[in-house]
Amino acid sequence: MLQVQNIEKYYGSKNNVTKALDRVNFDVEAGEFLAIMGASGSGKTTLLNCISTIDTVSAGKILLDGVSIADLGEEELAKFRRERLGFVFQDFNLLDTLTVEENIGLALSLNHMDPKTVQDRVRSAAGKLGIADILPKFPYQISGGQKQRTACARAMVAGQSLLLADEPTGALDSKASKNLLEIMTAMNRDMGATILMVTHDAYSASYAKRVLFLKDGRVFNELLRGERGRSVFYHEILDVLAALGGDVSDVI
Ligand SMILES: Nc1ncnc2c1ncn2[C@@H]1O[C@H](COP(=O)(O)OP(=O)(O)OP(=O)(O)O)[C@@H](O)[C@H]1O
Repeated sequence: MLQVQNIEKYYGSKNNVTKALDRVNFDVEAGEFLAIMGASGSGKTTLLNCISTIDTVSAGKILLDGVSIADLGEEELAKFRRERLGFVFQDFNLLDTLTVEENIGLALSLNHMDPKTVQDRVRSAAGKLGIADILPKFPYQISGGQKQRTACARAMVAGQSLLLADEPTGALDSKASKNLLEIMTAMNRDMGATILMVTHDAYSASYAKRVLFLKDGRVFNELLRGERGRSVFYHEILDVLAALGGDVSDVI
């Protein structure tokens, strides 16, 4: 579904170049739940920005469903983002002036889908995530957990191919983090969502089926969970992080 082929990203100009990504290669299959980990400055956000088409690569290629992102024009890109990518970010980015229903259906409405179909799709996604009863409310009238579910419903309502999560638990306490990670696990397991999550948190990463570790812009290691339980996987992740070196406070 997603192919990241030998991408490089440089910032700055001639005398002051930062190599943020250095020949990064990996594929994401449909139905995967992949976490990308690394210490601060390892290139995680840069990688996510390149995949989400917010930034462009300096070299290499990114293909989503066989389409090379770099070949799309501005308008095509905006449409591509709305139709193929779902986003769950740290603060969930819900619009305060729209109801939960309007927030979830926003991308569909922007794509001029007919209102009845939008309504059906939104209700179906909300039903799956257990928030059907709060659709008329505004974000300031709902709980943190309901905001999480609203953001997740928005990320899948258009049948998006890939759900991108950027430090989704970064601003949450441990109970809310666990909740969100369980929702994401259910979306992956029961609803077939393909998820790519960037995190510096080993606990969050342990919910994924596979973890890629970035160091200085390169893929340093990869762990597959296989049939192992989450807590075993969590300890394996910690071991790789220890081998990666760096300040532990950066990565846990
Ligand atoms: N706009 C920019 N201009 C110049 N250098 C940048 C820019 N954005 C990122 N960098 C550099 O690229 C490298 C990778 O940064 P990136 O933000 O991708 O790391 P990260 O792993 O997401 O870190 P964090 O966990 O702290 O968010 C760093 O050395 C950073 O200083």
